[in-house]
Amino acid sequence: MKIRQVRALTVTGGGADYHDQAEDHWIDDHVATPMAKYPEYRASRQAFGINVLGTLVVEVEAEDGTVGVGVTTAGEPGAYIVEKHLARFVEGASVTDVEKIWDQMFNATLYYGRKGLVLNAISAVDLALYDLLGKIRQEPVYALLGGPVRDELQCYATTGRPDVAKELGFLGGKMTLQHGPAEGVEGLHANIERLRKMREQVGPDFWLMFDCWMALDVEYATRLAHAAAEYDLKWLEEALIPDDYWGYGELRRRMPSTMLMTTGEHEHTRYGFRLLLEMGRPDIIQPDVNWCGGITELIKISALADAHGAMVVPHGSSVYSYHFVITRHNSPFTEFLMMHPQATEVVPMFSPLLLDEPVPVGGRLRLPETPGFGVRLNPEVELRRPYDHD
Ligand SMILES: C[C@H](O)[C@H](O)[C@@H](O)[C@@H](O)C(=O)O
Ligand SMILES: [Mg+2]
Repeated sequence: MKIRQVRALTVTGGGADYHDQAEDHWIDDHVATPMAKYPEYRASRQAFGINVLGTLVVEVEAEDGTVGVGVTTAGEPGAYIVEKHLARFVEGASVTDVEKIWDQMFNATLYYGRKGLVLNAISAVDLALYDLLGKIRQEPVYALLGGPVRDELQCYATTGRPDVAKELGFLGGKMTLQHGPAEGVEGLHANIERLRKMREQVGPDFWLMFDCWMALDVEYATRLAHAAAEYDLKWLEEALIPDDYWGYGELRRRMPSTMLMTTGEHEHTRYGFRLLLEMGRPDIIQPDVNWCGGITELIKISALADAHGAMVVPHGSSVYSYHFVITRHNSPFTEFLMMHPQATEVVPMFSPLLLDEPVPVGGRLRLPETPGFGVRLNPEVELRRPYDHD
């Protein structure tokens, strides 16, 4: 069966651009970032524009009217790339041409792509193709990927309230790091004090992690990691900017050997992850399937990580991650991003964009047998199609 049409649609206010939240959300509450050296951009990531892109929804429609859906963070510029450039490789192709379409999209955009926005757009198309193939074959995506290797997923929570995450049954709670190098030794002490208090609240054994969102340098991250070891920090995440593969290698050498070094949510393709795995030597890589190149590329990234002895625990991405994680031995648990503004309740990550999005209960998540990724676009969310193509 052939693909008849590709459509690129946009929307703001949550969804795949999950940082696009209203004020007073824990996810935007004084988070350390590489922009925090500028005081005016320190208190809020929205101040420097973390939510300017919005969500991109890609629909691919087969000749029989079946529609596959993929999403990413890319908004209007992503819609332009899909409609004006990528659509030509998809329309008229067979619904099973997933690998060939990926190769054409990647190679045709090399001269301005390779990473970032272009790979986000490619990811959304690839996810829509997997969703379509699953729907046409009447199989969930995890079945297309070789089938589950376990019955359910175990989740850790990314949250402003690890104490609540513990009560809700999650494996652990990953907190934002609030202060970076620009806030000096006082900020460093404040970070450790927050961890100390949280450890006191949750007791021993419950995992606690720091997500540094690219904000640190090797010196600061080393000091933080050694100080945090006293409170049994399980992992230090994304301490450095993604391009500092050398820095990650140095940090791994300097960090306590019992603490895991994790990173990769802003890395793209098997080529980026090759550099990261060989030079940075992270214990866990965290590709985001909505950004890294979709399922087609995640399969390759995951195999590479396996050969390097690294675990793959994808970043966010809800169902698009879950269908992959459940099929891999080297992905023993998964992330759940708490999108409730106070992180006190479990709500679907991409709400309100998708319907039927499964959520963890008691920290565990079962995937239904619904074909494709098992989610539907919410008809109440108004999508815009900013561009069209002939
Ligand atoms: C909570 C973090 O600062 C980010 O907002 C989140 O996207 C991320 O880095 C994560 O690992 O979930
Ligand atoms: Mg992170």
